[in-house]
Amino acid sequence: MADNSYRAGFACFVGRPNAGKSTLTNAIIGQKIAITSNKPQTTRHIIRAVLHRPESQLVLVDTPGLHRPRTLLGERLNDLVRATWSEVDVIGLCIPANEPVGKGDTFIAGEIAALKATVVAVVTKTDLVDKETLAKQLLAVTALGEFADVVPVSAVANSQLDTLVDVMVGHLPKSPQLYPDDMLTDEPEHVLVGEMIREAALEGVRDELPHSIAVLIQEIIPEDGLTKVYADIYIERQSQKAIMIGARGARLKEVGTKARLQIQELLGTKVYLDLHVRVAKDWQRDPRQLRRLGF
Ligand SMILES: Nc1nc2c(ncn2[C@@H]2O[C@H](COP(=O)(O)OP(=O)(O)OP(=O)(O)O)[C@@H](O)[C@H]2O)c(=O)[nH]1
Repeated sequence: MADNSYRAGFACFVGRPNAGKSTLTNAIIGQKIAITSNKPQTTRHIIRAVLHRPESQLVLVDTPGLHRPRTLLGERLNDLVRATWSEVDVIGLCIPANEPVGKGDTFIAGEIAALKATVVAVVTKTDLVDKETLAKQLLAVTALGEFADVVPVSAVANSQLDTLVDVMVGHLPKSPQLYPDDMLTDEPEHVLVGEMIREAALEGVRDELPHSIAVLIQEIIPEDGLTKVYADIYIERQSQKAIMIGARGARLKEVGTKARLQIQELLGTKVYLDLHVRVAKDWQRDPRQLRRLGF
């Protein structure tokens, strides 16, 4: 009977930076929840999304990429990634179709092989390669480890996403429903709003700046049809402030407009956004500052 076949559990996508994990998560959920960017290492918060189907519930957890830690923040991120990996039922190891399998992939495949989770290899960005290249990549990926399945997908072309979900659900344990039907994510609103501001603030800045940006939401005040959001953008050095704000505040204004539109979409109300840029000297190396900024 239906009750006996119900499956539910946790899954996450792992892979080297830029492998397409966040984009894939977004595409599967069909709504902008995890934050994507073409700069590596921008996913900082674990964000769960719950995918409801009549016979199953797949809880997706979004993790940052594992990387060589250079700062305290880097170390904390890696701990966070490993803690998540050890708690999930299914892991999707993402490897882009358009880049050769490399040391980074081998390292991650080795790390997850020891876990209890079932590992599914996901070859991402298949829209970027021809059939022959894809076939070769599927072989290379298969040789990388013991995978329960290997699934090629394209988040951008919306190809094979249902197949991937079916495969992942198939590896979930039999379990009663874990979350109520109407729940999409258990992430507090302010984290999602903060990430949207961070994403807007990252756009178009020099390569070394992304790591130096953090967003702290001071307050979210819902009023009749309007939500007031007060937030601070933190950077590490005084010299970065000018870049962030731009000539006569033009850049910050752009960031605010972009973020506001996104937040309006998320919250479904009009949004008033109050943004300030502040300097928290070397916050990535300071445990006290890291805690304050939510790491
Ligand atoms: N053409 C194409 N590009 C994609 C696809 N999926 C992701 N990308 C692009 O690849 C880049 C990285 O994607 P993300 O989803 O941010 O990658 P990530 O693995 O979450 O990256 P980190 O947060 O750095 O770990 C972005 O520029 C995406 O637009 C895809 O299916 N097709």
